[in-house]
Amino acid sequence: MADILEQIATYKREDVAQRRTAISMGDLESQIEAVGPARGFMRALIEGKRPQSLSLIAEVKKASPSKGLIREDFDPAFLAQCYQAGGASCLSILTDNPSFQGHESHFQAARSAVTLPCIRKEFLVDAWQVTESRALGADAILVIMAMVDDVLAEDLIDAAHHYGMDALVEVHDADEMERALKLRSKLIGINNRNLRDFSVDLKTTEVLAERVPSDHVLVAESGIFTPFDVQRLAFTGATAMLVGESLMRQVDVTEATKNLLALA
Ligand SMILES: O=C(O)c1ccccc1NCC(=O)[C@H](O)[C@H](O)COP(=O)(O)O
Repeated sequence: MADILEQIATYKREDVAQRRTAISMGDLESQIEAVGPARGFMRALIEGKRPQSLSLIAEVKKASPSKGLIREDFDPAFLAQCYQAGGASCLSILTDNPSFQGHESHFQAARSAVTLPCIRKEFLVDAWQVTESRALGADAILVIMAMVDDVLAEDLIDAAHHYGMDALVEVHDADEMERALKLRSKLIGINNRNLRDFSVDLKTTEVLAERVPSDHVLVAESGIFTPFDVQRLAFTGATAMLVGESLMRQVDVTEATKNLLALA
C-alpha cells in the first residue's frame, strides 16, 4: 500500500493533467495581472519576529489525513481575519480537497479578507501549479522535498521567483536538508511531522536547525500547541512557526492566537 505522500502525488498528477486542458496559460497570465503583485512572505516573517518568540504563519486547515475533521464551523475569510487580529504575520491556506477538505476558493476568500501574505498550502508536482498558485493570488508556495526530485524542486523555486513569490522548502530529515540547502530559496521549513507515518516530535527542529546557515530563514512546522513549545523552538534559532490544528480547534481563534504569541 502506497503511503499518503505517494497517494497524494498520484492524484495530483492526474488533477494537474485535467486542469491544464481546462484553463489556458493565457487565462492564468490575465488572472495574475488582475491579482496584483505578491505580498512579501519571507520579509513579513523576518519583520514579525520578536525576541524569545517566533513570528507566526497561521494555517487555515479544516481537516487532515492524520486527524480527520479538525473544525466543523469553517469560514476561511472569518478565520483569516481572526488570525490577523491575533497577531499572525502570514497565513497558510490548504487547497487540497481529497485529503484536507480544502479548496481554491478557501484560499481566495481568506487572502482577500486580510492584508497578510499568504502561502498556498498545496502538494506541487508540476511547475504549472506555481503559475496557477500566483493566479489565485498566492504570495508563496510550498516545496516538499519528500515529494520532488532536485530538478523539479529547482524548477518550482525558479517559477515562484519568476512571479515574485517566495518558496518555502520543507524538509524532515538530514538528507532532505542537505538537498534543500543546495537550492536557490533561503526559506527553509522543518516539519516536525513525519508525513509518511504522521508521528510528530518538536525535537526534529531542535536536531536539524543547527544545519541551517545564518543567511537562511527557518520555519518550525507542525505540532505546536503552547507558548512553552514556542519558547522551546525559539532557542533553535528559528524565525517563524507554522501552526494549524492547535489554533483551529479553539472557539475564539483571535484570543488563542494572541495567547500562543503571548500577546494577550
Ligand atoms: O497534517 C497532516 O496530517 C498531514 C498529513 C500528510 C501531509 C501533510 C500533512 N500536514 C501538513 C502540515 O505539515 C501541517 O498542516 C502544518 O505544518 C500545520 O501542522 P499542525 O499545526 O500540526 O496542524
